[in-house]
Amino acid sequence: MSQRTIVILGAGAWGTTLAGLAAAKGHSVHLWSRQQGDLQTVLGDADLVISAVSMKGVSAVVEQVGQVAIASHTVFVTATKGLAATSSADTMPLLPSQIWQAALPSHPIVVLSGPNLSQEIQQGLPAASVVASHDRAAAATVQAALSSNAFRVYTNPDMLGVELGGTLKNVIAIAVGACDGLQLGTNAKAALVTRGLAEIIRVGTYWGAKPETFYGLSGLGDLLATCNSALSRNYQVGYQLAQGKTLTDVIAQLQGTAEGVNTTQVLIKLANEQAIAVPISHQVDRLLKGDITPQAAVEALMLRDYKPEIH
Ligand SMILES: NC(=O)C1=CN([C@@H]2O[C@H](COP(=O)(O)OP(=O)(O)OC[C@H]3O[C@@H](n4cnc5c(N)ncnc54)[C@H](OP(=O)(O)O)[C@@H]3O)[C@@H](O)[C@H]2O)C=CC1
Ligand SMILES: O=C(CO)COP(=O)(O)O
Repeated sequence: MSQRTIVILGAGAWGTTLAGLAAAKGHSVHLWSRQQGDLQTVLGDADLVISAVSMKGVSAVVEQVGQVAIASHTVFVTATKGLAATSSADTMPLLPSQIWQAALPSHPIVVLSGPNLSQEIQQGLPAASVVASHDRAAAATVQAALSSNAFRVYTNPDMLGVELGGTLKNVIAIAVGACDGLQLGTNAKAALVTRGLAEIIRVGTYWGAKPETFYGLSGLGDLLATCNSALSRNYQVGYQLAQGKTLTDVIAQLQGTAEGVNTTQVLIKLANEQAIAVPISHQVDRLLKGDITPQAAVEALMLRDYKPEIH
């Protein structure tokens, strides 16, 4: 594999980790953050640009990148797991890849998503991930560039499903964190993860994603990782709310971003507008808003109308 010039946008936990993976493969790596570095200088000769910016910074960074002269062959990769609300009820929320594609219509956009807790990868532990794009050649280029003996990268043509899996699981991870914080046991956790996956698939297929994608690494895989690890910031939000802390205090003390807090808001707006059943996400929303205690959220889920497991 030829060595590439790779620019990572965002020097947070994930950007720094991806920079390490890319550097270990011998690529020429530039890690850019808002605090330092001139975008024009770093982007000029980039083969790959990987954005690991959190959702709240995506539009601002995309706008800056859009003002810079970029080589025509540059492939953009988005690793953000978030949703941006839109103002109209007729429009779906925007995914990070859609924001990148709108600003850079002539460049291939690739989504990177999977069960990738950054601290484990930084320790050199093995992990797998998925790259997805409408441009299969671009996805294959990113796969080859990032794959190593510590990081196995698969391709998937379902870009929407791969991006949504990594995003929607954060809401369920908050619910599961609360379940563990309340010490509700393994049966309850298994029920939440399984019914959470059903909820993710319901939303994802409404959006147009393929259901089978959600059983892959970027769906079930990432759901299992985040719901089973105290390293997950989203899990931590739920866990600490269940310990009686306020959301403000939890976020203030959290190391890094918990995208699920914003994603829950955007998802609930969509679910209400489009009448998509997301009972777990609804309880997470009420919990985050302080409208319900974790114990009352559990009771509300247990006492719902009787349902068949599969429709
Ligand atoms: N950590 C992980 O294990 C993984 C995280 N992700 C996803 O990657 C994204 C980043 O996560 P992570 O690195 O952990 O988060 P951190 O909180 O560690 O870092 C946040 C990143 O977002 C950037 N950022 C924040 N606000 C703005 C803004 N207003 N304008 C521009 N840039 C901004 C920061 O940029 P700057 O460097 O300039 O300060 C920083 O790079 C999230 O969407 C997350 O879900 C995906 C896979 C794994
Ligand atoms: O997405 C992640 C792991 O794949 C990181 O999870 P958290 O954002 O909850 O820490």
